[in-house]
Amino acid sequence: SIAIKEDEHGILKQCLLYIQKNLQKKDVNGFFAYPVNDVIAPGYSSIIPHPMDFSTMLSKIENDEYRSVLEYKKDFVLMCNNAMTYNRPETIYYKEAKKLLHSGMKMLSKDKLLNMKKNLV
Ligand SMILES: COc1ccc(C(=O)NC2CCC2)cc1-c1cc(C(C)=O)n2cccnc12
Repeated sequence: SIAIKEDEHGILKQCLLYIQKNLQKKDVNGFFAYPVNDVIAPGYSSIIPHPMDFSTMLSKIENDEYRSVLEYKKDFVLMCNNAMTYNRPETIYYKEAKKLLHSGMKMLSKDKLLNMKKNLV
């Protein structure tokens, strides 16, 4: 069986909270702060099978539901892709999602993560 790397000091949690804080700064209008509901977005729950938003990601961080930055990154990409699936390209939501995804990929890039790791050990 593979050894599950111990993270007794919650290093991963620290990293994810730092990453989320910086990503969420980009969401100035709060469009990604809370779950989208069918009232503001008609038919949303039948079009988007796996909704995701920053508040859900924060509780997953707090509850140690992410085993790696990669798992967190997947939820971040899901959140952005949902917005680019439900909303038409000319909408503010699509445009914000595209911008957010782009800056998120930069922040979650290999060299940025290696840098963070270097500063931690
Ligand atoms: C938590 O989600 C939201 C919170 C607030 C707002 C909002 O303030 N919208 C006003 C700007 C023009 C109406 C929009 C949204 C929102 C996000 C989204 C996403 C992310 O798809 N959305 C799609 C259709 C309609 N509204 C939204």
